[in-house]
Amino acid sequence: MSSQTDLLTSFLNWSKDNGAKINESIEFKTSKDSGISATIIKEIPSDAISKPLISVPSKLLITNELALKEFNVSSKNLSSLFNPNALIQLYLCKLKFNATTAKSDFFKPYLDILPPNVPHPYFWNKSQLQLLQGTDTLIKIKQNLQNLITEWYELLNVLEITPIEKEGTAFDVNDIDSIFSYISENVKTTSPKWNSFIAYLWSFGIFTSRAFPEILINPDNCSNVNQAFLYPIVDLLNHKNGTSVKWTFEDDQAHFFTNEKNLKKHTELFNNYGDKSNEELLLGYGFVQSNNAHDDTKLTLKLDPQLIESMPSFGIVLNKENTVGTECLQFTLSSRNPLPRNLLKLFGFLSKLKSETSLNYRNILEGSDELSSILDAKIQFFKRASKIDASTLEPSSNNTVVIKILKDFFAGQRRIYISSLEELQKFQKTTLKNINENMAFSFKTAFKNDKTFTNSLLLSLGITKYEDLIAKNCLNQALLLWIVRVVNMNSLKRPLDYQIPSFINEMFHEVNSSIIVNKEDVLEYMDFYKGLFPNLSEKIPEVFAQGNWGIKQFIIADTVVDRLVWVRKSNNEPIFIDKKRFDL
Ligand SMILES: C[S@@+](CC[C@H](N)C(=O)[O-])C[C@H]1O[C@@H](n2cnc3c(N)ncnc32)[C@H](O)[C@@H]1O
Repeated sequence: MSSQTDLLTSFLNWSKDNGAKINESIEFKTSKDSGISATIIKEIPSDAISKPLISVPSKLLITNELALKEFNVSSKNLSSLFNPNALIQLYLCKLKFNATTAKSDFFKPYLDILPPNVPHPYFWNKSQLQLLQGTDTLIKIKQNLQNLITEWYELLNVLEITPIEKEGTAFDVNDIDSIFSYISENVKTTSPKWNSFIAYLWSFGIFTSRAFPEILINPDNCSNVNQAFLYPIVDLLNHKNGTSVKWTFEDDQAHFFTNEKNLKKHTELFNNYGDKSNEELLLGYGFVQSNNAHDDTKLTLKLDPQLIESMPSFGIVLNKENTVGTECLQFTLSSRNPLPRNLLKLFGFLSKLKSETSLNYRNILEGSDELSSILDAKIQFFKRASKIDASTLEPSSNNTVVIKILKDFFAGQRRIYISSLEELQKFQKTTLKNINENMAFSFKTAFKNDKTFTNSLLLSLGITKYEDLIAKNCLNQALLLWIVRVVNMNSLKRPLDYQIPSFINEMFHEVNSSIIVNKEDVLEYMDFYKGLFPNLSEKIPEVFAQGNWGIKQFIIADTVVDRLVWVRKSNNEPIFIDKKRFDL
């Protein structure tokens, strides 16, 4: 059997014999661990980069035109297929695994250097996939595989090709676990049948990881922007973010240029596969980049479709990318945009009370706390996920590679969620800072300034300091007592000597004028009320016998708390916020 190096040499000789040109300073080599790569063996001067480094004549390209010819079909016959590359993928299977096609012999040197095992997660075993449990990425892997099986059956059906018998009857797209088991059991077959799903899955992996857009070589007649072709030699270049490259087609040759000026000796010559997130790299190419500047994560939320429909009237304008089916909304978070405004608006909307007709400071801030819990849970999830216990994996030669990929992937996801959370905390801080004094009032301020009231809490609730309110779970009761005191302010013998914004009183009266208190409401508050009154009015009359301290006052005060108070999650501080509209 020929070694990988021999196969690579034969391939390069075949390419050159057929008119390909490769700059002499580029050397391709193969290594057991990282496959084929290109190295600069002699510095390429900056003025030389105006010329192509690699030129490949069109007869070396594997295009859809060849596939149409081989299967003797026209594009029209295939219009029912969603993937424009289905036919060319099957063609590659036939070229590689069935030596009878017209071009199998011609392309053999190229076919021989294509990696027999593609690294995509579709080929991972169950224990490796299990490590992605709980991520949207695993859901996507399963969906993509189901779509691919459906596409493969449809294609064979159109072409009247019988799939190999076992697969013709064995696949139930809904039984995805059995399909994964089948793949990992059969993937080791060195030469699968060309009309097997294993061959098609391999070809799909080859296309997603090394094909180029056909529009590059066929701008006038390319019927679909996603139509792809295989570009031997240039597809041996690995990817590096930010590499400046250019691909052109002229004089029947596909040319590869680089704009990189520092092509120093012993450095690698890279291509650029595009600004891809780690999930895109993983699903399309089977690798990820640590500290990937283009990484992102998707936050998916399942919601009532009716709720989704009503969002535009609250200024939440969703685009196509945000909507996944009728029940889910999805937001892309990245280090460049860690906190999309629409996401903040959505959480404000979800925290909106029925009585609130717009997004205001209270619901936005309350929503931001909800969002912060979700982001925090994601951070913890990816922290746990990255602690991979290698002993849970079935023995496999690629376990080390898979573990490294997943650790980098999870670290990237976690980093984005951390930057989203930090941005959210900044947002809360600046929002609070921007709310002027007439619009917000902290209950802590009242606690500090209203000594008569604070002292009364010792007798009423056993509270000696502010922290006890939280520790003894009495915060809400203290808030209700204080609101009723504020409403009774005019009946006090000694007026309160600190400023209280008028919107608290106004809200109390607004609720009072519209509330209907029934027997059930009264019963609900009875235990709380009887626990305090008339005892308090008798013991501390200077506070609790001034004005109206009837049970209805507390029922109203509780609604005031709902409508005005935001309890800041980070320190349990209740802040009264006026019902002003918040235009984000
Ligand atoms: C277009 S091919 C490049 C040539 C490939 N190294 C080979 O052996 O044929 C794309 C594949 O190369 C590997 N690859 C490319 N860039 C990489 C990178 N930056 N890190 C890790 N693997 C990479 C991945 O396996 C990917 O699926």
